[in-house]
Amino acid sequence: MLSGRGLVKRYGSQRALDGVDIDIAAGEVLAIVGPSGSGKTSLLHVLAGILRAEEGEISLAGQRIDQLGETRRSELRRSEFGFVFQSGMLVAELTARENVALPLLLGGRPKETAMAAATEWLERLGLRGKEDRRPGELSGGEAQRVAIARAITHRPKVIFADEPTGALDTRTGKDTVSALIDSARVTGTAVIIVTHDRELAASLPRTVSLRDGRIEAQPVAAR
Ligand SMILES: Nc1ncnc2c1ncn2[C@@H]1O[C@H](COP(=O)(O)OP(=O)(O)OP(=O)(O)O)[C@@H](O)[C@H]1O
Repeated sequence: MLSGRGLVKRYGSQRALDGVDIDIAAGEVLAIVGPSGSGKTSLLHVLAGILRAEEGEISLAGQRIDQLGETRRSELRRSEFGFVFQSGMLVAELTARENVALPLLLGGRPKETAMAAATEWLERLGLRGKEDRRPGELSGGEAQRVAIARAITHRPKVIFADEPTGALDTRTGKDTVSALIDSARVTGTAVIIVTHDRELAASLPRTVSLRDGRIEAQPVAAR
């Protein structure tokens, strides 16, 4: 469903990605692991169209997306992708509900529909009663669940998660990843999780290991 072929990303003379081939099936959940500087974030950003690769092709559902202009790529990110980052990246001035509704509102949905969908997802993620709190009034784990709700309300094809548990304790991190995977199952969304956490990676159905911008082993059956 999402595939990259021969991806090369350079920063000056540094090759952050050195010819990566990767295929992600619809609804698949996978971890991207590797040492610091191995190219994990670069791969995530290239696949998501945040960064442009110098070489290679990316297709989504059979359509090339690597050659789109910036406007089309940003539309694509908004409609087909969702993002969860280490620190949530919620809008501090907005309530949890408004944060979750934001991608729908940006996508042109009427306010009432967007707010109703946001309320529903917040409830599914165990945040009933906290809809009107601002991010500063939530725990780290709660804020990450708001970020998950925000990433999924528009039913994207893929969620990209970069160290989503990095700022959380082990228990909360596990619960957060479970919440993310359970949510994605509801919508049939694929999830790509970049993580340093080997235990977390081992708990996922598939792991892709990067080293020096190349894929080491793929796929590795973990269960
Ligand atoms: N904006 C940039 N400018 C120059 N070099 C960069 C930039 N971003 C990344 N790099 C380099 O590209 C390589 C891959 O970086 P990347 O962030 O993709 O690795 P990573 O595996 O995600 O690392 P970490 O686990 O430390 O976050 C590294 O050598 C890094 O120094």
